[in-house]
Amino acid sequence: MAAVRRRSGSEPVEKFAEGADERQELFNRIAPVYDKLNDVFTLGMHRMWKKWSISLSGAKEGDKVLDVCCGSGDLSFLLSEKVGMNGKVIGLDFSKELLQIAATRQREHGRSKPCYKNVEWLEADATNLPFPDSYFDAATIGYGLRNIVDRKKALEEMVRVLKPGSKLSVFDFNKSTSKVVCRIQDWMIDYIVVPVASWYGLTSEYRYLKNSIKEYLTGSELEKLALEAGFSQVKHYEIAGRTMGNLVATW
Ligand SMILES: C/C(=C\Cc1cc(O)c2ccccc2c1O)CCC[C@H](C)CCC[C@H](C)CCCC(C)C
Ligand SMILES: C[S@@+](CC[C@H](N)C(=O)[O-])C[C@H]1O[C@@H](n2cnc3c(N)ncnc32)[C@H](O)[C@@H]1O
Repeated sequence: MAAVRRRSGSEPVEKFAEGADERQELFNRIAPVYDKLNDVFTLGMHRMWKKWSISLSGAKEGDKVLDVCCGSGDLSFLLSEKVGMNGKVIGLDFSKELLQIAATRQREHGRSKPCYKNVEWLEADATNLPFPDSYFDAATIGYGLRNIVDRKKALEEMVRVLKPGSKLSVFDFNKSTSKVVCRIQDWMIDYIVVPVASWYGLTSEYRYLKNSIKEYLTGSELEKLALEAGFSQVKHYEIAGRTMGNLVATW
């Protein structure tokens, strides 16, 4: 693997992890602490939010479903329980390190969660999905679309691989139009997230998070982009004090 370029943490955040390769390296670097820090920062609430997002996807027993940007597998495992032993889950991500953590979690929970055998991990890019047209009954993407450089291409790929009438559930931070909500997000990142991340030598990686939210799309902009990508019905919901949001797009 190419030598990982380390930043002193003093570069302007706007310039950090601009390209897909840099983001891939970023997620490979944060992989060892990603799950633990998410539980710490949200007091475990992110797991409840992800369950909500899965419920909005329409995934059901026996379905074949795709979790894009699956990372360490949180949504993939929730989908696994939803579709059951007769269903199939593909967890797709371009971070080898996070996929290895997902596979380890799958093995470790193999006995208590036999349905996890229905999950398959795939190292691939969300903007070039290696699947035929109209292949999946539902798809999810959690904290992923915001991190994809070519978001419209990724959404167009998700339209292509979904069966007509099926849904994509997009969970992420909410780029709120409320100054109060933006201040809550900024305060949490500046005074809790980044200082804690710095204990692990990941200051820049978690400082990137703040800029990625500022560069993200509002709920109405996400709805517009999904329609442009080919979805026929769209609806964006806000949760967690409007700090998080979920777009449901139907093909
Ligand atoms: C689970 C969280 C973040 C996932 C995550 C997503 C990314 O894109 C990253 C990119 C780079 C590095 C790390 C990540 C990453 O971890 C949530 C993190 C915590 C939030 C920043 C702050 C928590 C918000 C409050 C708990 C919301 C509650 C408000 C209250 C209910 C009014
Ligand atoms: C914040 S993590 C989210 C992981 C998981 N969905 C969750 O909810 O915890 C973002 C994930 O998106 C992946 N990612 C970003 N851009 C990608 C792309 N173009 N193709 C595939 N994966 C991508 C990263 O590797 C990372 O695993």
